[in-house]
Amino acid sequence: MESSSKIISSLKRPELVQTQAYVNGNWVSSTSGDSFAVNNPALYPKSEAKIAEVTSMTLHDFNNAIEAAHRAFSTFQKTSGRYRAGLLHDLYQLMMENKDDLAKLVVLENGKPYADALGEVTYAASFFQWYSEEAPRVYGDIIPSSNSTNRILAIKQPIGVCGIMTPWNFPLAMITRKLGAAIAAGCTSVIKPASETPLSATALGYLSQLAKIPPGVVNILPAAESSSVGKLITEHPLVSKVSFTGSTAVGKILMKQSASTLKKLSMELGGNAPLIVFNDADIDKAVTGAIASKFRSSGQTCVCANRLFVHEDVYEEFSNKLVAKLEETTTLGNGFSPDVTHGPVIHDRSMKKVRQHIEDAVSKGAKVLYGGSTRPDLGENFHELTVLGNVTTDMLIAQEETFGPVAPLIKFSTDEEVIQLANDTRVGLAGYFYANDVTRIFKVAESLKVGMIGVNTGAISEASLPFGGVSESGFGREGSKYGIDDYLITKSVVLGGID
Ligand SMILES: NC(=O)c1ccc[n+]([C@@H]2O[C@H](COP(=O)([O-])OP(=O)(O)OC[C@H]3O[C@@H](n4cnc5c(N)ncnc54)[C@H](O)[C@@H]3O)[C@@H](O)[C@H]2O)c1
Ligand SMILES: O=CCCC(=O)O
Repeated sequence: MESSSKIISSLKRPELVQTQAYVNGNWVSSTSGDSFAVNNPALYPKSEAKIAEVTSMTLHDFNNAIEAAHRAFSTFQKTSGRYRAGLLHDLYQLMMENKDDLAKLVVLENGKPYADALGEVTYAASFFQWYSEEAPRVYGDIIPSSNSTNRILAIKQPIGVCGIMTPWNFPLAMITRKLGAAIAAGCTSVIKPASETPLSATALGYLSQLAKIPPGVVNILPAAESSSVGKLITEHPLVSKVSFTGSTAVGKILMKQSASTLKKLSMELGGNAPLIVFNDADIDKAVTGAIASKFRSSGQTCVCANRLFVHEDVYEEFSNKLVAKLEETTTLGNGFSPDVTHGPVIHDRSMKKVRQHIEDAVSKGAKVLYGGSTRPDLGENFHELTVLGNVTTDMLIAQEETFGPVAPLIKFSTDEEVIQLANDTRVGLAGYFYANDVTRIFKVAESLKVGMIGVNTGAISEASLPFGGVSESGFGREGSKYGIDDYLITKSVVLGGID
């Protein structure tokens, strides 16, 4: 397999690889001179794994960026929606023109297969396209007053400087879903990407420069360390909104910190999605959907099915077909190999959790139906796609998000039982079920305590979907016509004396 540097040198537009931060329209290095290594998880810890050394911005640098974003806001907030639509449209086009290079960067940093990375580029770009269409359509209201001489206007205005913090599993899309809405609304942003995947983020900075986004509107600052940056952003008086995607544990810390300045918050946090196969389901479709949902990005998406509940009447058929299809259609390996369908997990912490969940389940009576082992022959971060049978709810894997390639199968008998089991978690992001009876479809969809449901599909994500969770999966919606609201405030204007 080619080294990371060889792949970088094969890019059609090498300028996409930026190892500095993008602040106020300039490429700058950390004032401390510090930097950190970005590694390809498929090759790690081999020396060929190193992709680049990226600048590690300090709190002082973040402070400067926030001040620049604040200055830029004073003019950007007054621009028209139509003008911002043009900027977003250009960004969309630039992403699509450079999709092959961007996909290579995503494979390098994240490890997902090239086809999936290309899919991510298109998905990420679609948020710029979507918000280019929303930007000119931010409507207010004229509200009848109870006083006949008054008129009430409700106008929508951009909230201000946004602090955006994102994870590594969708290094482009988790940024564009927020940034697209922020630009459409007329906000400016300071973005701290995950330290595992800063190059995809700085590539977006480069494209925003090409798109002539005014200086200070988009600021992208890689940093090796997250918690002090998170604290600075959440407590900074010039930041009006914080949007975070990541774990529930970190979301809670950021929310607490934000209390001191009462920021408007969007929290896209962890999930523990149930996928239910009822006895009237089309089993072949359920198998396809389960693989699409559970094993997307090797199980590392927040909307991945985490618990597969299968009705006892179809359990045997479903589990046999699932194993057969995985055997037939999946290949684990380096994301640049054309036949590879699934890549590594991101790092050793993820691997530890995967192993812990499998070992705990097996020690309590679960049976490995497929996979089950690490693949050191492929690399330190590779784990076989795995199916566990006879899983029960006392096992860790049924209680916590694995965020890795393990599908636990849990048998159930009645609709009431499975709804209770599916809802027995403190998080509620996505849920899926396969059924054909219309009454059941309505009842189950209305009973699951989640923000998003796939009925007879394992793939729900797209720009037009209101994306977000309930309970400890967070709040706020991204994408869709609702996503822009998170970046707007409603101001009421009462016109009096209209006699
Ligand atoms: N709901 C969603 O849309 C969504 C999307 C992707 C991932 N996730 C969730 O994220 C988790 C997996 O990602 P992870 O393990 O990298 O999550 P994580 O919360 O540990 O990290 C996410 C990001 O936050 C940063 N971070 C960590 N501690 C921080 C702090 N104190 N202040 C500020 N930033 C901090 C990290 O460096 C990273 O960039 C899973 O729980 C998954 O469900 C949710
Ligand atoms: O991992 C979280 C986001 C995944 C998606 O947008 O489908």
